[in-house]
Amino acid sequence: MSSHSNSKIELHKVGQSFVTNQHSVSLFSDLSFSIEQGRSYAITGPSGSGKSSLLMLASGLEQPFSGEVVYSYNGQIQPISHIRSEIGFIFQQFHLLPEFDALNNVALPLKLRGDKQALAIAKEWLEKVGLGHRLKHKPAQLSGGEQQRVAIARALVFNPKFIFADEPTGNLDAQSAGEIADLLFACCRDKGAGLVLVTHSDYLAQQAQQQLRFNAGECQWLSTELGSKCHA
Ligand SMILES: Nc1ncnc2c1ncn2[C@@H]1O[C@H](COP(=O)(O)OP(=O)(O)OP(=O)(O)O)[C@@H](O)[C@H]1O
Repeated sequence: MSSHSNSKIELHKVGQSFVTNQHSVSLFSDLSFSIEQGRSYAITGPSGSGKSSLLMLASGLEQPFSGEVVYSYNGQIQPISHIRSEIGFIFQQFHLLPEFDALNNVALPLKLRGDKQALAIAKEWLEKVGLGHRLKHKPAQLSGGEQQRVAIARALVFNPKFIFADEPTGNLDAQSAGEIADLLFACCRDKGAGLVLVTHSDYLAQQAQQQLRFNAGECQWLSTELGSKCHA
């Protein structure tokens, strides 16, 4: 049992549906599980099945259609918005600031916290993701895979309690993808972050302790003691 297991994000009977002018899309319903600090989770399944949507609501960035998402610490419940600053996000679109170079993009979360060592720590993280030679490049001067690695360094630089990553190795070659996967799982294992990955990569998904797979309109836990049911 993880020493962080008293710190978790809880999803209670969560469902997500979208109603547009023409028709409604129902992605999943009645999904209940906890994301504990220090544990890793992979969300897998076909394109369009709802993986990114689940990530957005589990991280509190979007509201579920039904049910609720809360943060629980030692049994005390708080709104998920209370831990927004403790969550590292890695999006499919990297959302880097175009006017800032790689170093300052990564340093920004630390500067916002008033960390005097921001630039030095950001440099270390850019070296960890293999970009020590690209510190002064702006996003437009970086390749897609390099931008992805800057976004990963920015998400990890402040030792977040939780990391939500949407296809974090999607733009990378096999070797870089392996190195980034090692970094993400090290944050979970060594620093106690809760890690939630959306991925099409079996290699990445199999490294997670638990896998929630969307499959032919249903979703199921593959390696789980959670026993959660979900209806799509
Ligand atoms: N805001 C929205 N309004 C209407 N429909 C939406 C909205 N967001 C997502 N959808 C629909 O929900 C479905 C699931 O989208 P989602 O991005 O969660 O899929 P995914 O499993 O992550 O796919 P991929 O692997 O291609 O990234 C899609 O068909 C999408 O069109």
